[in-house]
Amino acid sequence: MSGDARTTAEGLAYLSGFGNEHSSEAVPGALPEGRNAPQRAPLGLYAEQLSGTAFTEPRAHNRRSWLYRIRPSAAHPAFTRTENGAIRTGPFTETAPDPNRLRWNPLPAPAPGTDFLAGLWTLGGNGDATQRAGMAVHLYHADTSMERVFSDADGELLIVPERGGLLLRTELGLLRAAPGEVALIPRGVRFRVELLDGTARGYVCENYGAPFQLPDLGPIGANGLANVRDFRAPVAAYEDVEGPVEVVSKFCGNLWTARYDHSPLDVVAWHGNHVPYVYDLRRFNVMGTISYDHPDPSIFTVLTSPSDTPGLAGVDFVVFAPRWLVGEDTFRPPYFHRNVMSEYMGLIEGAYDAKAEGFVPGGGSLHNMMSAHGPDRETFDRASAAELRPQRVDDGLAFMFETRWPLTLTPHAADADHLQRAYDDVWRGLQRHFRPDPPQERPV
Ligand SMILES: O=C(O)Cc1cc(O)ccc1O
Ligand SMILES: [Fe+2]
Repeated sequence: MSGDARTTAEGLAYLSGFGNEHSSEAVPGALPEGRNAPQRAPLGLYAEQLSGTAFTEPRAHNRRSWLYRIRPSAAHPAFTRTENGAIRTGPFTETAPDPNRLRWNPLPAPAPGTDFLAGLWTLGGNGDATQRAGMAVHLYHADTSMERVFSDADGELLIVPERGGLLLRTELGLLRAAPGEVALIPRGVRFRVELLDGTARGYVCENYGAPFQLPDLGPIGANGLANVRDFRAPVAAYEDVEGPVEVVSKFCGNLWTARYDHSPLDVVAWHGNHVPYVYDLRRFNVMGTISYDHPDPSIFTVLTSPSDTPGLAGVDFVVFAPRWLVGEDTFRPPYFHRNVMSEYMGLIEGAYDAKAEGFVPGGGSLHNMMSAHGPDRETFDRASAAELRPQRVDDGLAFMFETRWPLTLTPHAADADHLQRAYDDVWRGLQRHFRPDPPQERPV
């Protein structure tokens, strides 16, 4: 399918589709025909399989890729422990899970020389990476391109840039992700993050559980939400570099480093479905009411990591993309609610329709299981009085990582200077409007 590659306006070629079998070769003839592991792979390459699911998982969920590379991944020296920086991993046990509504301002500027990996700052998470269940929420703020190469054995990484474009040099090729786009790096795939705009800031969902997949569409039909063909996978591109390269691996919560004598981004051809993607959130085909009531935000699910219980996600990635609101006799912003699921929300640009102020790009909020939240007072007052004309909501791009388990904070997130300590006040002053009409008779 390398013939399917499209070259986009930004000059990178991509393959189209999510979860399908892609294939690509950077040098003609590098990809074996008709088998995965010929006695001698073409062009003197080594054949290597990288699996993202157990060999025996159902075909519909099975993920693996075959890589044809200059050296096998096995050719490396021992890894030794290195500093974890501000990265933490489930199980999260250092703070008591907090039932309060919490909100943060953006991360402060990084120290000069901070690359994407050093700039990762874990807010919290749930589950246990060694059990391949749960997730972590990280933020990043970096001002320097990575020279080292990173891979995460603990989970896949959904990167949500908020400021600054990223060039992701992965084992399977190059992806560009600007604010408004998201990148998905599968478990174990090595990559390097280069900054296209000097500095970069954003969010990362590290998913320890089943790989993200597109949600079923049920009665919606065969199309809609995130359309399959809008996911872009890279075409093969390799580094033929002999010389020292630092490779960092995250394994069961710790970072380990090794000094390779070559670049491990040396894959000349590949095929499979365990591949990275980039997706433009503005392509999301938003569904909503054309009659009344505010639909539950599950209608905005881009990707879901299913659990063993149907319908109960380890984590859903949800986007609040530009859309029209037309609901009749309807309170149109998000309703007041208490959810069994836990919600971390971030803002990529603009504003979010449930919050008049204080929820800012690069910041985030956490509404853990059963915490009571919804529109702030100003939004409630405004939306209750608004004239219900068709209204376009296009002044912001927000997202949510919604997960089945409450998130426990890291100590540095719980104590952060940029934690908004007066967040509860946004719901202060919600007036009582109860006017029994006609006034209730007092029983005599
Ligand atoms: O703002 C939130 O809390 C997220 C959210 C959005 C929505 O449209 C309905 C419910 C919900 O939790
Ligand atoms: Fe919510």
